Amino acid sequence: MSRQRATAFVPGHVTAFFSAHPAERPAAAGSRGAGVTLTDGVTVRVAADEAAPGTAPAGSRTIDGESGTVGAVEDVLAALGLGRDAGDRPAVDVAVETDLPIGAGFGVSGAAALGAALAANDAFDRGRSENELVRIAHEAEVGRGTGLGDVVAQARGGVPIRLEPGAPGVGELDGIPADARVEYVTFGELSTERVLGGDTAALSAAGEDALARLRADPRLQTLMDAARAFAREADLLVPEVAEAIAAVEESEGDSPENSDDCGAAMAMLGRTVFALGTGLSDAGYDPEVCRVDAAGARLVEQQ
Ligand SMILES: Nc1ncnc2c1ncn2[C@@H]1O[C@H](COP(=O)(O)OP(=O)(O)OP(=O)(O)O)[C@@H](O)[C@H]1O
Ligand SMILES: CC(C)(CO)[C@@H](O)C(=O)[O-]
Repeated sequence: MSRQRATAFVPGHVTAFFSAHPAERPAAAGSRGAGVTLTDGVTVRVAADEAAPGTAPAGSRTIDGESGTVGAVEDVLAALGLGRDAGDRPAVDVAVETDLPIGAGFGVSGAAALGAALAANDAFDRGRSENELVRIAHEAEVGRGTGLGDVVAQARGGVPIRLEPGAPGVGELDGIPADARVEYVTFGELSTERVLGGDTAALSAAGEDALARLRADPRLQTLMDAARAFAREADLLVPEVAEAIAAVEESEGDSPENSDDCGAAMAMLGRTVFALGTGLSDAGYDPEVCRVDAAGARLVEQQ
């Protein structure tokens, strides 16, 4: 029975380092790398549009209550036979809600795509499995050039390590078995499409080095050390983030008793700094605070 209404929550995902692996087939394209999924994330509500069939617009789209959409969400709906141009299908309303900034390295577009896939499948009884829905969202995200590895990481939750690029059945994931407090401060956007559309050779070499280091020692401290080295070597570090990383390093030197702190690093790809522990607040910043998400993307009760 189709209930015509469903809600999904998808954690934010901060990439610590990555290498880019384009491919002809979107399911095979993706990234290797590692990052942290967050209890701060994206809620996607999908419902049948109650307006009379044939009246425009066929289905509303909002982001935090304002009119707007994410390209990958439209491609997900089309892949599920719920696209705006499918005249005989129910028109679908999609509401994306998030406290995370868009375009600042939290994988909001991937989360919106995956949330739309999970919620639309449930609301309109599409009968797809989890792997199929993750693949559809991954293909949409890769196709739009707004991300490579966020969707598979967000589906898993925790601290994902992307060993092989691609959607389920192609890619391969592992993870660091750890929980942590996460702090972050955002200074602005960095265009994912522009970085991925440029020359990624140096960036990917740095990402492969970082991954080898983390595989040899899968601990949070190594994740953060490798992330700092990656941002420098890949030449992606922006001044505000470099300053914050240095400030956290300095304040950790002042209070070595906070031994759980792993310092700060840059969120790829955004003008965002994140820390595991209390590093940013100890350094005098006023960060947002959340934790590592334990569960990954999921359907949730309507509210
Ligand atoms: N207010 C907005 N600001 C930025 N992008 C927006 C906004 N509203 C909708 N979008 C769409 O959302 C998508 C943002 O994708 P982008 O990959 O830049 O961000 P992200 O997924 O949040 O971050 P990242 O990939 O850096 O982790 C784009 O498709 C863009 O067109
Ligand atoms: C390319 C990327 C850094 C954009 O957020 C992310 O999708 C990733 O790690 O593959």
